[in-house]
Amino acid sequence: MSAAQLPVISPPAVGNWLLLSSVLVIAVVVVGGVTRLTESGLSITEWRPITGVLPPLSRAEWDSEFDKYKATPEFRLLNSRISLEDFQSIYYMEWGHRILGRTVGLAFVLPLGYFAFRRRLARSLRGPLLGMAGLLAAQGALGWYMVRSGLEPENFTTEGAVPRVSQYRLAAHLGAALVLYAGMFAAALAVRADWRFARDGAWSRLADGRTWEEVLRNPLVRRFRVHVAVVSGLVLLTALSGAFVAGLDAGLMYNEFPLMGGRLAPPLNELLSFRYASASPIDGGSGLWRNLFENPTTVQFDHRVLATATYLATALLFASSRGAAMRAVLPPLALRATAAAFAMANVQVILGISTLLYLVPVPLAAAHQAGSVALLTAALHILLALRRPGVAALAWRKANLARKTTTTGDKPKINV
Ligand code: HEM
Repeated sequence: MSAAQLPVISPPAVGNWLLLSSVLVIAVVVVGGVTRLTESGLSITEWRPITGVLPPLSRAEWDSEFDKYKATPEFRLLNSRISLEDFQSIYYMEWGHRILGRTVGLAFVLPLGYFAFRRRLARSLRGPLLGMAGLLAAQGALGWYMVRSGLEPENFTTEGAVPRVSQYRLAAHLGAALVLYAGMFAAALAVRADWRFARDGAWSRLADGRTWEEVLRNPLVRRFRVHVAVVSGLVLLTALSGAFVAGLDAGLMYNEFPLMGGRLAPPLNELLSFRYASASPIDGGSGLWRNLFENPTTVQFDHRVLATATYLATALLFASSRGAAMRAVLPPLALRATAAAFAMANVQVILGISTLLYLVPVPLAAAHQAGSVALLTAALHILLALRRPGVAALAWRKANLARKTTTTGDKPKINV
């Protein structure tokens, strides 16, 4: 088969672009976390996707922005003594988050157009990449939808109301960022692995003569892969439940571990205390299920339970990978990635507990949030170490083997 008839295989440049994009998403997530933790997120009261690129440049513009802020519930209920200088510092924090968001958008979409134009995108990538571009655009709108919930005065009319955004919208915003990150990271690793495989048959650092088919057909490996998928899902779920803890400031209560109020679990009437109360003003529902998302005690308890389940599932995964039978069948890359995931689970739990015990200091809470991304990365890395090569990579490898000599230097020729 001539090279022109072979399916398009994406070159490493595509993998590098995706990896860079995923790193930028982590940067926005971390800056977004610090924005929330420093209570800066409600300082910009409008969403202007184009003109918002510039911060206020003159004293008159700053005064005008400050006046708009003075009309918000946050100013009235919490920050009525804030000076213009302090307002400027929270404004710049939120502005930086929004600018970084736009940077990720451009850094993703412009190369996407270029690679599509140059026909460098493997068929299997096209749909997911379009989806990611859509999610990026939606993420900006979702961010504003979230901020709006913290600006509307009617949400904060009850006695003792705390001006903050809807925890549902915060969780959706963080969840979308994590899904976007996971997609970019997984696609980057897949592109790079496919290229290596097409070039010289290298797969998950396997060096003992077995093929990827032999490894992936093994029932032990199949079961292990299901286990990794469960761990990845649990990490995501725990992270989402963490967003509810953060959104409700539920980390500022029960600052002890492993007990809550001197017991392993708070009493049932506390966990289910929202049975009769009326719906909360922002996105509030009614019924027992509300406790899961709106009752700070229950939300913190859920996060503990999910975190414990995630930790145990990762520990079990690690233990099973150390058994002689597993060590014999798993590729070296998967073994190393599993050890890294377990190490990260330990770090993440320590960070979570410290965040709680020290009453959510900004550096610890930000590190805990970033840790959830690191743990997700480690889990995805195991899954990718057990991924079958893509269709294009298989076709290129087959053609390369048939022709014996289809490499130019150390690269397969692409689309020539
Ligand atoms: C697998 C383990 C864990 C994962 C993946 C995880 C993930 C997360 C995430 C993503 C957040 C949201 C951060 C934000 O939006 O700013 C969060 C918040 C939080 N987590 Fe965890 N967590 C884990 C374990 C724990 C543990 C064991 C504790 C302690 C009991 C804990 C305590 C907290 C607290 C107090 C917050 C709120 C911090 C804030 O207000 O910013 N976490 N967690």
